Amino acid sequence: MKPQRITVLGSTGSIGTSTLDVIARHPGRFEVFALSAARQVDLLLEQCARLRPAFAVMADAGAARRLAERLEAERLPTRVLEGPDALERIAAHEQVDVVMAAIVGAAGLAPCLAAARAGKRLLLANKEALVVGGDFFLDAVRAGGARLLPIDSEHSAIFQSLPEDPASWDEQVDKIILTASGGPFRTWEPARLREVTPQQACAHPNWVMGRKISVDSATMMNKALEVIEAHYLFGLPPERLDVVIHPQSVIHSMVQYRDTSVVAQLGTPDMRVPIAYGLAWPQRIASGAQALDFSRLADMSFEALDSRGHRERFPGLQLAWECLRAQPGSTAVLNAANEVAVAAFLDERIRFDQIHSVNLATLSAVQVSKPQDLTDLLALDARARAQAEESIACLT
Ligand SMILES: NC(=O)C1=CN([C@@H]2O[C@H](COP(=O)(O)OP(=O)(O)OC[C@H]3O[C@@H](n4cnc5c(N)ncnc54)[C@H](OP(=O)(O)O)[C@@H]3O)[C@@H](O)[C@H]2O)C=CC1
Ligand SMILES: CC(=O)[C@@H](O)[C@H](O)COP(=O)(O)O
Ligand SMILES: [Mn+2]
Repeated sequence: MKPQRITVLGSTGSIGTSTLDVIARHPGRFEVFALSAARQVDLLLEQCARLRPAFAVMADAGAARRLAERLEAERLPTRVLEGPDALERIAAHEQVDVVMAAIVGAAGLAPCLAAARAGKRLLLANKEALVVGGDFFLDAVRAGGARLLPIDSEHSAIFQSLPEDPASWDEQVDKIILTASGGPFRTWEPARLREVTPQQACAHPNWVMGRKISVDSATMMNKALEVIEAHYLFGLPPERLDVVIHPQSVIHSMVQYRDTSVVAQLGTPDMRVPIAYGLAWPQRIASGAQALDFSRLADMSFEALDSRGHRERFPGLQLAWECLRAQPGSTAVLNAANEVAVAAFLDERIRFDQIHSVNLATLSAVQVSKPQDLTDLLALDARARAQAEESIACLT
C-alpha cells in the first residue's frame, strides 16, 4: 500500500504531537509531507529533523527566519514558508492525501477551507473553524469532494455510534448526548469563580490539552462550541442535542435512537484514540492508548445540567443553543468573543467569570447578517473581536 501523505497543521500543539506519535507507530502506512506551528522554533526543528517533511510553515515571520537558519545549519532539506497563504498551500498541495487540522482558533479556518476545496481527507480537531465557518465550511467540503472526519473526542464517539449511512441519521436517531466532564470547577460555589487563576483553569481533571481549550472546558464554553460543532457535523437541530455531565470522561458521548436504545463509545481519556480512528477510518489501527480496565473502574456518574447549580456555574453553555437559533453568523461572533476573552483571562486582564460577560456583551452589540462568503465571515470575525476588546476595556 502506498503511504498516505499527511500535512499536520499545528504540529507543535497537544493534538499535533499526539498525531505525530500515532503516525510514528505505523511506518510505511503514513508519511509526513508538511508541518506547521506559530512560534515554537525548537520543537518544529526537532520534528523536521526526525520526520524530514518537504515543508515547514511558521505563522510568525521572525520564527520562520530562525527556523530556516537552523535547518540550513543542520543541513536539513525541509523548505520553510511563512504566513497564512503558506498554510493554505500545504493544506491543498497536490501531493497531500490527509490534513490534520490542529491549529487552535479561527486562524485555522482558511487552511481547512483550502483542504476541503482540494478534496482532502480532513481530520478536524480545530472545532472553532467549523463553529465560525458553519454551512459555508460544509459547502466547501461538498464542493471539493473532501471527506470530513471528526477528531474531537465527543464527535469521534458520536460518529462511531451512528449508523454508516448519514441519510438514515435524521430518521433513526432521537438525539445526540454529549458528555461533559464539568472541568476543574464542577463542584465550586459559583461565587468563588471570580478568584480563579489561569493555572487553576488550565488544570483539567482528565485531559492534558492546550491552554485555550482547557479554559474553555473550565467555563464549559468548550461544550457550547461542541454542541455547535455537532449540529454542523451531524445535521440534527439544536433541540436534539443534549449535554450531560459525566465527571470521569469514560463515555465520550452517546447516540439515543428512536427505540430508546443508547449506543456509546468508551475509552481512556487519550486523544490518540480518535486521532488513530480518523487516520485509518474505516479501519482500526493501534493508537498507543491504554485500554479501559473495567475491573478497576470505580465509578461512572452523571449530573443533569439543571442540578447542583450548574446553570449558574456555567452560564455560557446555553449560548450554544441561542446562537444556533439566531441569525447565521452568530456562532462566529460567539467564537470570536470567546477567543478574545480567553486570551485576556490568560493575560490576567480580566477575571475568569468575566469571560461570560464579554461574550454576552459582544453578542448583544454586534449586528449579524448572514455571511455570503469568506470575506464576509472574516469581516464579521474582525468586528466581533474589536467589540470584545471594547467590552474588556469597559470592564478594566
Ligand atoms: N488538546 C486536545 O486534547 C483537544 C483539542 N481540540 C482542538 O484542537 C485544536 C488544537 O488544540 P491544542 O492542540 O490543545 O492546542 P495547542 O495550543 O496545544 O496547539 C495549537 C497549535 O496551533 C499553532 N498555532 C497557534 N496559533 C496559531 C496561529 N494563529 N496560526 C497558526 N498556527 C497557530 C500552535 O503553534 P505554537 O506551538 O508555535 O504556538 C500549535 O502548533 C483546538 O481547536 C482545540 O479546540 C479538540 C479536542 C481535544
Ligand atoms: C479531549 C476533548 O475532546 C476535549 O474537548 C475534552 O472533551 C474536554 O472535556 P470537557 O470539555 O468535557 O471538560
Ligand atoms: Mn472534546
